[in-house]
Amino acid sequence: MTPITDPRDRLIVALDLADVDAARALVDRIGDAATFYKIGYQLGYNGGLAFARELAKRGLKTFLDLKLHDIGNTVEEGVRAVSDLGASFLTVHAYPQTMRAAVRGRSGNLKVLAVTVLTSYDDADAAEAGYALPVSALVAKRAGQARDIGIDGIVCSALEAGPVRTAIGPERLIVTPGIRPAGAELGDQKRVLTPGQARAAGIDHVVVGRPITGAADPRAVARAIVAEMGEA
Ligand SMILES: O=c1ccn([C@@H]2O[C@H](COP(=O)(O)O)[C@@H](O)[C@H]2O)c(=O)[nH]1
Repeated sequence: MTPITDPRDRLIVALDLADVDAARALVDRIGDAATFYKIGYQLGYNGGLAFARELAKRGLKTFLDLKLHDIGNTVEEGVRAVSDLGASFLTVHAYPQTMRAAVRGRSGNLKVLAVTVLTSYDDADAAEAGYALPVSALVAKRAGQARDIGIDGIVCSALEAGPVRTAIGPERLIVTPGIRPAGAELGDQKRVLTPGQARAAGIDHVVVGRPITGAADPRAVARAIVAEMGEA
């Protein structure tokens, strides 16, 4: 794993916005307070993949949160197709067949992250979806499978960072959404920690969307989150 030397790289800002114009305006407003941006479904389906290339050309890091999950051939070719966009991270769901296919399709500097259990899920949501295991056990099981398959990092809640680190070792990445500055609205997130708590738990990167995108001063919120996580 490349060590993080710039503390700003720990924060990944989720660009969950309607279109590229809105995303570009937010990135410009945040300026040098953030270095890493995530593009998910909302922007990805509306010009976001080309925008990822634009951000990479500007020297910014990008995370394509596409959460791929399909038959192996489709996942493998899908990962191959996005490998040249200049992104740092791409997500797939943490199903063994899917993860093996993603590893086959991965190339260049792109790191594939496996989404274990969405941070909007608690044990009742997992049971409703048909899983017999509680969330913590499901996350640990999927993290171990991801390690064995050769995935580069794990997406989970910071609440699970300790057991996940034990499962995957020091080299692979832990990337955590479900992050809220103290007092911020949780929205639909259920497994939540603050940026400082997440950092203390041993994560590599936090993902933060609405607390920044919905702020009157997104640059100030981004700066405060980076400061709360401390030195690189
Ligand atoms: O388990 C997961 C996986 C991905 N996400 C994504 O992260 C951001 C979080 O946004 P907030 O506005 O800070 O809640 C969003 O893009 C999700 O798609 C996640 O939340 N949980």
